[in-house]
Amino acid sequence: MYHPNCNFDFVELQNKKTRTIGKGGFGTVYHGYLDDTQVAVKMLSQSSVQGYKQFKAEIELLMRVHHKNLVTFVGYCDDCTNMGLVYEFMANGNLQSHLLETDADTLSWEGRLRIATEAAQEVAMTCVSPTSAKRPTMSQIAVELNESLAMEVARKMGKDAKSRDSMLSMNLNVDTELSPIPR
Ligand SMILES: Nc1ncnc2c1ncn2[C@@H]1O[C@H](COP(=O)(O)OP(=O)(O)OP(=O)(O)O)[C@@H](O)[C@H]1O
Repeated sequence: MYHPNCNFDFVELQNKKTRTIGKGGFGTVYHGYLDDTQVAVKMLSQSSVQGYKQFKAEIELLMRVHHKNLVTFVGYCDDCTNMGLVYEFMANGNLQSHLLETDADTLSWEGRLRIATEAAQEVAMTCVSPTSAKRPTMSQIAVELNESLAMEVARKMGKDAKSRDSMLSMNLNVDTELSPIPR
């Protein structure tokens, strides 16, 4: 059954086999399935560093902002008992573990260099800080991506501010109105 504040069947998600895949600012992150698609589910814990306000802010932002460097937001649940954010599952794990990995087969030096170069142009390096409080919130990431894109577009195109803005909204794909995520 769908709760008015859940845009997917949260109970069904929990009924399927889940396992813990990590822990972050919101709380524990679980692996799950939604219509046979693998997802990562971040459950908001009572002791969360990032509280309910940040939870709501992340939902509102990720429903509007889409970017190749932001993990795809699949859905959420906010029925007072279950508060969870659902994302596309990243099967290759997180960047920090790849960068720290000593096994040469995991990530080539060419790959590391490419990632480092791309990260230097954007906000990614701050996201791999080992301390949660030092990592940016999704809102801060969206602002930084916007600024990076502005600089990149300005550098490449040398256009006036108006055309930069229109290109940015295309690149970041920011909807002007909140829209529900299709089931
Ligand atoms: N979409 C995902 N796919 C696969 N694993 C994920 C996904 N999201 C999170 N994880 C795993 O869960 C861990 C914790 O993720 P989470 O996003 O809550 O923490 P974080 O990245 O440290 O962010 P925060 O700044 O909110 O603490 C990650 O390091 C990663 O191992």
